Amino acid sequence: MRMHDVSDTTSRRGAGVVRTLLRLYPFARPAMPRIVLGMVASLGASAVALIIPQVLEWVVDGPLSSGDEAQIWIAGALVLGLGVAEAALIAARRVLVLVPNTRVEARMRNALYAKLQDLPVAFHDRWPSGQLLSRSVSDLNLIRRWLSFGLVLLVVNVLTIIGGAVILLAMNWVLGLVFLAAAIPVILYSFSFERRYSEVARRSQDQAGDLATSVEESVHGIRVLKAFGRGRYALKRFESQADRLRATEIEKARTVAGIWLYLTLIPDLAFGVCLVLGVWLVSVNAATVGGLVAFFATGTVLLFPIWSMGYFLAMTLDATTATTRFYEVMDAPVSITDPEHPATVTDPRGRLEFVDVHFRYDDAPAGVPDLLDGVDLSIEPGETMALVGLTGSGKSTLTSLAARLYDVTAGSVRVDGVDVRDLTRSDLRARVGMAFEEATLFSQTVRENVLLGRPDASDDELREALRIAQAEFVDELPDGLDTKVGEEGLSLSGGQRQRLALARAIAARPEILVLDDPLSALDVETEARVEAELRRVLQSTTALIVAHRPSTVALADRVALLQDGRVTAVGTHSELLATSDHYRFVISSLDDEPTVPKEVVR
Ligand SMILES: Nc1ncnc2c1ncn2[C@@H]1O[C@H](COP(=O)(O)OP(=O)(O)OP(=O)(O)O)[C@@H](O)[C@H]1O
Repeated sequence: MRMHDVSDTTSRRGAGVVRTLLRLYPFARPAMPRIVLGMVASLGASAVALIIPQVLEWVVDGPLSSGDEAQIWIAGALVLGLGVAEAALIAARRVLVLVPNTRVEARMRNALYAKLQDLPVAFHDRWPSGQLLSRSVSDLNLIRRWLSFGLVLLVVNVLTIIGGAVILLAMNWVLGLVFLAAAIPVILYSFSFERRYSEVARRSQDQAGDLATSVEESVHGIRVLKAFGRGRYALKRFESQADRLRATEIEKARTVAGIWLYLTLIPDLAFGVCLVLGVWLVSVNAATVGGLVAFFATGTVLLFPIWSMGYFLAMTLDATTATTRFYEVMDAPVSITDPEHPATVTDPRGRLEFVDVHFRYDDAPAGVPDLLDGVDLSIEPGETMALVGLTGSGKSTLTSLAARLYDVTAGSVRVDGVDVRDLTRSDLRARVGMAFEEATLFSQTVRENVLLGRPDASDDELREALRIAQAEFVDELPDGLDTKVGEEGLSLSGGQRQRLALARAIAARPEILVLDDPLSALDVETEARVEAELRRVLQSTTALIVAHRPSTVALADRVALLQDGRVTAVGTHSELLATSDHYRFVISSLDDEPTVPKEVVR
C-alpha cells in the first residue's frame, strides 16, 4: 500500500548520505563534545598501537641482536605500558560516548512522539501503526548505535589507515606502495557496495515495519481472528511477510559478505606479496629484520580498521536509512495547526454552525462529488440536535469537523460565530467534547481515563459524570476508580467502555458535546437511564448526536437529515416523519424498536 510509495519517493538517493546524516546534528549537538572527545581517545589508542611497532623495530635491530638484556627488559616494559595505555584509551572512548548518546536517542524519540501527537488524523489514517512503531523503536536504536560506534570508529579508522599508510611508506616505500596498491580495489568496491547495500537496507527496514504492523493488527484483532477461526490464515500471512523479510536480510548479509571477502582477501594477498618481497629485500640488505617486523606489525594494526570499514560503512548506511525514515515522519506537514493570531470566543454560549461545509477525504477518487457537499446546519445554544442519515452518508465525518479532527475543504464550522480554524486547538477542544461509538480507553486507571479531558476536575465532578453515564459499575471493580483498565480497556465490556468514554466527554464540561452514536453497545434499559440523565445535562449544553437508534432520536430537540452530502431537512422527529419520505425510509432502516418522540417522553 502507501508505504511503498513512501519508500519509492524517499529512497531517492539525491539527498546523499552525508546530508542526511547531518540532519541528526540538532539532536546530537549536546552530545557532540563527548563524541569528539571519544574520537580523540580512540585516535590516541590508534596512535599508541602504531607506535608499538616502532619500539619492536628498535628491540629487534638493537637489544635483541646485541643481546643487551637490560635494554630488552626496558623495551618489554615499554610495550606493556603502551598496551595498557591503548586499553585505557579504548575504555575512555566507550565511557565518553555511551551515556550521552542514549540521551540523544531519548530526545529523538520524544520529538517523534510529540510530532505523532501533533499530526492530524488524516496522517494516521494513512500510516500503518507498525511503521511508526518500528521508526520510534528500532530505527532510533540503530541511530544511537551508529553515533556511539559507527561514526566514531569510521572516522578513527579512516584516519588510522591514512596515518598507518604514511608510516608504512616512510618505513619502506616499496613495500608500502605494494600494500597501499591493494587499497585501491577495496575503495572502488566500497563505493559499489554503498549503492547496493542502501537499497536493501531500506527495503529491510520497511519490511520490518510492515511486519510490526501485522503483529500489531493481529494482537489488536485477536478476538476477531479467533472467533472466525482465522488464526491459521493470519499465521500464514505473517509467515509470508516474515519470509520476505528473511530473504531481504539474507540478501543484505550476502552483500555484506561480498565486501568482507574483498576486505579480508585483498589485504591478506598484499601481506603475502609484501612478505616475499620483504624477505628478498632483507636478503639483499635493502631492509633490516627489525624494519620488516615493524612493517608487518604496523600492517597488522591496520588490518582491523581495513576489515571493519565494510561493517561501519554498512552501519552508516543503515543509520542513513533510519534517519530518512525518522524524518519522513518529522517532515510530514501538520495540516491542522493553530492560527498565528488566535481568536477568542467573546460570548461563549455554545452555538455550533456548519456554513456551506464541503469535505472530501484525500484519497477520494477524482470525479465523485464531495462527501459533504454544502452542509448548512445551525445548532442553537442548549439545543440537542440528532443527526440521522443512511450508513456512509458522512455523519461521523461531519461531527469530526467540529473538533477539527479534519478541516473542511470549503465553507466553515463556527463556534459562537468564530471559525474553528481561528481558535487554538486546545481552546477549541476544551469547548467541544467528543465521544465515539468505538470507545477507546488507555491502559491507565479508570480515574485517569475519565479525567483525560480535564485532569483537574474534583472528585464530585468525576462522580457526577460517572453517574450521568450510568457508569457506577466502577465501584465494583477490584480497585474502584484506581483499577487499571488494561490495554485499550479490553478487560471491560463494550457497554462499560462506552459509558466510561461518555463520562469522559461529560467530565470535560464542554459547551458543545458531540456524540457519535456513543450508546450503541448499551441495553435498552441502561440507554434509557443514560438518556434521562443526559437530557438533564444537555439542557445547558449544546449537543450534536449521531443517532442510529430511534430512542437516541427521541432525546433530541430537533433532528437533521443528512442526504447526498447535504442537510436536506431539519425539524422535530414528528415533523420530519410527516414531511420527509427519505426520513421515514432512514428511520425504518434503523432498529425496529418503537420510536418515541421526545415531546411524548417529556
Ligand atoms: N478516514 C477515512 N478516509 C477515507 N474515507 C473515509 C474515512 N472515513 C470514512 N470514509 C468514507 O466516508 C464515507 C462516510 O463515512 P462516515 O463514517 O462519515 O459515514 P457515517 O454516515 O457515519 O456511516 P455509519 O452510519 O455507517 O457510521 C464512507 O464512504 C467512508 O468510506
